[in-house]
Amino acid sequence: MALRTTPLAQLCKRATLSSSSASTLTWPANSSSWRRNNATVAPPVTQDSTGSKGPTAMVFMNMGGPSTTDEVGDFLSRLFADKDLIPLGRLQNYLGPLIARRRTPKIQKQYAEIGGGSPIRKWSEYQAAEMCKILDKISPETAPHKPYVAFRYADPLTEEMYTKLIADGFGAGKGGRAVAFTQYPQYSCSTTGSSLNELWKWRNRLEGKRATGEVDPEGAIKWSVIDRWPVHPGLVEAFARNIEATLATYPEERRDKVILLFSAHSLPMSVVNRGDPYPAEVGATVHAVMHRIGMQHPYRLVWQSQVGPQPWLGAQTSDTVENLIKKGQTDIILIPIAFTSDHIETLYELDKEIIGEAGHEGVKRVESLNGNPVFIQALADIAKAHLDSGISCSPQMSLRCPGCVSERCAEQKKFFAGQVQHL
Ligand SMILES: C=CC1=C(C)c2cc3[nH]c(cc4nc(cc5[nH]c(cc1n2)c(C)c5CCC(=O)O)C(CCC(=O)O)=C4C)c(C)c3C=C
Ligand code: FES
Ligand SMILES: [Fe+2]
Repeated sequence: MALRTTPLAQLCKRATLSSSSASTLTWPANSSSWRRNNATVAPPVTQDSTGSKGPTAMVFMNMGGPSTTDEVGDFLSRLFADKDLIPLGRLQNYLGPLIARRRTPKIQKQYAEIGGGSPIRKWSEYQAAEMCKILDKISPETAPHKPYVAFRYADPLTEEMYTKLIADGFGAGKGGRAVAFTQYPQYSCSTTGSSLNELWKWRNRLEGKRATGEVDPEGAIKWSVIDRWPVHPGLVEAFARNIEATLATYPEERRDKVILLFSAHSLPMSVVNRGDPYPAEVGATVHAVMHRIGMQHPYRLVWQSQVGPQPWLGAQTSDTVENLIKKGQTDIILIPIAFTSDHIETLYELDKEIIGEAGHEGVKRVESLNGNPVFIQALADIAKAHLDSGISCSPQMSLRCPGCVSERCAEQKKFFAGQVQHL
């Protein structure tokens, strides 16, 4: 890959062009990165002789799931070893594997009942590849776009993705650009935060000088991050159309009285009280979707899938459905609002446990976004806007949770958000 650093004059021109929205670009003291208002701008880009700054690696980050029941044990061991998701203190190395082993048979049975594994790999690879095809057309200046998937707890793991990136000619002395695109629309430190901590770790291991963690800035991959997109109009449109399609399946005389239950994976109250942004961002998605469909139905945001004995954010989805049915309300639509493809929580918990046990034909679930073309176009639009903006991550990324005591978070944010000062 022939890479040439963009001359400063050209960068300044780019800065002038993109400052039409009255934002100001400054060259911060002690910094090697541009800032527009509070957002850190990506490091200088490179251009080949055709004028394209590509190739650009588009890395879809998500938690992943076991593709077969044999993979459930490894999936759970990695999940219970993750201190950003389930902090077990000094006993993590002992308790993590123990809990994972005990839980494996129960979770294997659940995956067996939904067809033998999680479809998340299939959907993630499809969504990333389709999005890149659209991006090649709408963003020729950063083409070609190469799709990658990096899962936190299942194959392909972040390490595997990074090794592939390097084998494909990015990084390791050659530089190149990569975008870490979280597939969680709403940011939580236990989901996107954990994936970014893992990406930062492997970046240092595979591109850094192992002993010091220092990375050669000239030869390393230039990363930027799409860290959240809770109210993107394309995402909202995709959810809204799915809700409208499900509403249309009710007889007209019952339709107006259908209750909409938006359901998101819950968080332990300890995470909520630490100041995690996820509950507010999920609420923002729900409000935007309701606004789009004209606020025509009563609705609630409820929370599912709590694990373990500590207090979790409620009301719980299962209790809410049960209570509504007891009161005679049997027309209910469940809308998974915090995940973009099918997984055990939709196919097993919602479909089999909650809807199956409700035993009423009026209790339904909207389809997950999966291969929905409106959704895939939204992914491409989000990526295009990010590539055009030149920012390395959102301003929100620079701010830690009020109760955060994790050095990993501090270092990771410092790396991805550059020199933003208000940490
Ligand atoms: C936005 C989505 C999710 C958040 C937030 C989240 C937080 C979170 N999860 C756990 C513990 C477990 N989660 C498990 C599975 C699982 N979690 C999500 C999504 C979010 N989790 C999904 C989509 C899945 C299923 C993956 C698939 O099938 O494709 C599991 C494993 C299953 C089980 O043992 O029940 C655990 C455990 C915590 C503690 C947490 C917040 C801190
Ligand atoms: S836990 Fe949120 S920033 Fe560290
Ligand atoms: Fe979870």
